[in-house]
Amino acid sequence: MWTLISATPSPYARKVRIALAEKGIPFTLQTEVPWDSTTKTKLYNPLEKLPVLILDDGKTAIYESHYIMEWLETKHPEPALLPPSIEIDDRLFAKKVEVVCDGICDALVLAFFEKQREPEKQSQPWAARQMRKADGGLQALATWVDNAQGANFLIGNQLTLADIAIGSMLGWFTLRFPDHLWQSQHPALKKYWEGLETRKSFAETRPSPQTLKDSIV
Ligand SMILES: N[C@@H](CCC(=O)N[C@@H](CS(=O)(=O)O)C(=O)NCC(=O)O)C(=O)O
Repeated sequence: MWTLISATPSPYARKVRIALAEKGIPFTLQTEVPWDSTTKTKLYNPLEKLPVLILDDGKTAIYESHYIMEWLETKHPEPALLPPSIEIDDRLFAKKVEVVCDGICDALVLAFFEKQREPEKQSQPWAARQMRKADGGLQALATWVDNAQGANFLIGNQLTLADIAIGSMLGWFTLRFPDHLWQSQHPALKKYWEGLETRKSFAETRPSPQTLKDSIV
């Protein structure tokens, strides 16, 4: 059986967990804290990041969430998360949505760890720059969701990679930055996300905080 190295808050890993659930692929969930010295990520991923999908041989590792999602869609096309029935430009748009969602997460991870530094070592301009990217990304997503006019799914009125990426990012955003006002700033995006969270594969993969044992910045 496959193993997925994951972390309880990870938006990147949640994309993969949702995809595996939607495709009905059984797997063992190996939950780790990738920032702690105890993590096994470096045994499988030279970039020392999770998620990592480890195949049946216990050695072959697929890593980098957007690549894992592409690999899964290629190897296990049914049920499709980029259905061929959706025209190619919309399937490419779904990947662009994933780029924006991953980019928001990347910026917020940098902002989160900037805040872990001793106050005198924190760079406010750097943290502000990351939050500006997150806000810009959120605005793009909000515009796309507004254009979908209340649909349950962003593209083709069916679940796609785009919905999985947005839902995974917003779930983590809300966990890690609970005071951010995105839900009042973007009510349609909030309503769309709440709808996604009722889906079984989302409800079963809700993020939760983790405690970092080692100091890393
Ligand atoms: N681009 C990567 C980012 C993955 C990533 O940053 N994972 C974090 C954990 S989490 O933020 O998703 O919870 C990690 O392993 N960080 C460890 C490290 O960066 O050394 C992906 O999409 O898979």
